[in-house]
Amino acid sequence: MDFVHFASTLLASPALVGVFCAFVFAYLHSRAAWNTRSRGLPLPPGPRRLPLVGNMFDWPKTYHWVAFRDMRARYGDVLYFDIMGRRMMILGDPSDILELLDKRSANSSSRDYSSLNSLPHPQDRSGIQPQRDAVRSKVEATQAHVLARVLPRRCPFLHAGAREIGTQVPQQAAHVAFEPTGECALVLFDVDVSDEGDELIEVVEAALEWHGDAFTPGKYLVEAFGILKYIPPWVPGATVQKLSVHWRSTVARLKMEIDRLAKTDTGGNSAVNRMVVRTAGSGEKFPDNDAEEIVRNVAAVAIDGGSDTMFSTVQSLFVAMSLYPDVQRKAQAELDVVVGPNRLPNFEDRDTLVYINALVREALRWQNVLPFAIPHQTVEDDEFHGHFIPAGTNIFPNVWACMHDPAIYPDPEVFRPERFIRDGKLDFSTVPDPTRFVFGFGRRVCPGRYFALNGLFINIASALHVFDITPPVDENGKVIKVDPQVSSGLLCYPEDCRCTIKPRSSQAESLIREAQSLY
Ligand code: HEM
Repeated sequence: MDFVHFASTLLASPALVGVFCAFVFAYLHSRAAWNTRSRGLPLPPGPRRLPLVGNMFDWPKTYHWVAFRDMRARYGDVLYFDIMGRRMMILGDPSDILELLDKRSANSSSRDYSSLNSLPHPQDRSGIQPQRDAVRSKVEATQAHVLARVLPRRCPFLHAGAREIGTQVPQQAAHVAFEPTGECALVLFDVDVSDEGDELIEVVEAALEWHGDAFTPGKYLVEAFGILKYIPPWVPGATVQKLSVHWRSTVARLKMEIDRLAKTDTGGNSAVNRMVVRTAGSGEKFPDNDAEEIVRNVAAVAIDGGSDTMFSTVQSLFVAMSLYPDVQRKAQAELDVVVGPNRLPNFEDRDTLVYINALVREALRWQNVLPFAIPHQTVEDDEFHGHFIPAGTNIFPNVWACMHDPAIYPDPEVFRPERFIRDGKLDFSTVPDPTRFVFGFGRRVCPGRYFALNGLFINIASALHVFDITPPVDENGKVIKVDPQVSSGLLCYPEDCRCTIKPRSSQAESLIREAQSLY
């Protein structure tokens, strides 16, 4: 059918003319509305978009942070993708990240509330809730305050190490193996979940899996066509609906587990009270009627956000120690002088242990647990470097690219705590403190960051004080070469954290055994 024939057929039917005009009007109206909103500014640069699916085929499948870093050479520091209507902006430059996510935090602190995220009722999960009131609620503020003050009383690595090593002191531990969620519960509640089965461990793992899926754009069609979420799970091919049943029960079970844990009564002195008393640091009961709610929130936040992040970092540190023996020797030399052979390190040693503090920073920089933090979402239209940023754009700060930029951190792949030390002191005047980036930004900054820094300090200092960490060996005693590679995903873990762990001396062995009875 040629155009003249098509036009005469169309004009012959008033209904078709009406539909056609409606389409043209809707198109022109949306173009005009877009031009008014964007004030004629272009979107940031990025690969060319296809109709409907947009950049679905351009989105990297794995190790996104490396792929996006490499794309900077072609498109510049700010990249834009549209995946089936989900808008994504990737920032690779530290000052851009701080400008948009810190300074403009009022507009950039929401979370993606796509059809996928809404499936398991995320209103129960603070980490991915969209932006609420400008000021965080009382409970949330208290939660951050409590987490900032709580010092981990236990040292899970020592505890796990002592459990394994204390009994028969094996020559070699195959890898750094223990259960992060369980250890986290032990630190916070004094409840040994391994005594009660691993319900909590299982639900936390399932919840983390869902986090990974929810932030992988383009994985499920439901993101583009929200209406698909109403398809019943029994329809063949309705994968995401089946998964959503599982996610929903996971979220409900996690809540129940945390409630149970927070209410566990251990010998007349309930875990709730002990935690409140301990975190308030006063020996008095929390004077607030909301105490139980606060503790439950802190518990949920800590178990959900804290277990894997901290332990992935410590595992990376073990890998680094086996690969960089000189660094380990320097750390141990400092511990020998400051702490001495007759006791374990404590928080009073913290200011004096400069090298250990630098080592914690370097562990956080070297391998990033959350290479993109957790993506933020904008609430209102914005303009950035002459580009239009529509409301609802998901911002991915490429934290990994910043932490591995050779112009900022020379030889970024090398584990070198000295980069943060000058004249015997921690010094961030020439290289930025990684904690400014790895814990996220603006109103979404990690509420557990002080807890995490305390926990990392005491675990790393204690482990290095009593253990020698060397590369793993095979059954013939030949050294196995470990590649310091991390997994790909929202949360990253070292892929191979095998190493050989031995007590440093007979005195160290006694300290390990003492720690076992202490913790
Ligand atoms: C090495 C340790 C840790 C690292 C690297 C880390 C990093 C992060 C990052 C990058 C974010 C996202 C921030 C953003 O969106 O801008 C985050 C959020 C969060 N973190 Fe951590 N974190 C760690 C430990 C912890 C601990 C120990 C807890 C709790 C005890 C915790 C609780 C949370 C929570 C609840 C959120 C969500 C905050 C929100 O969306 O409002 N994290 N963390």
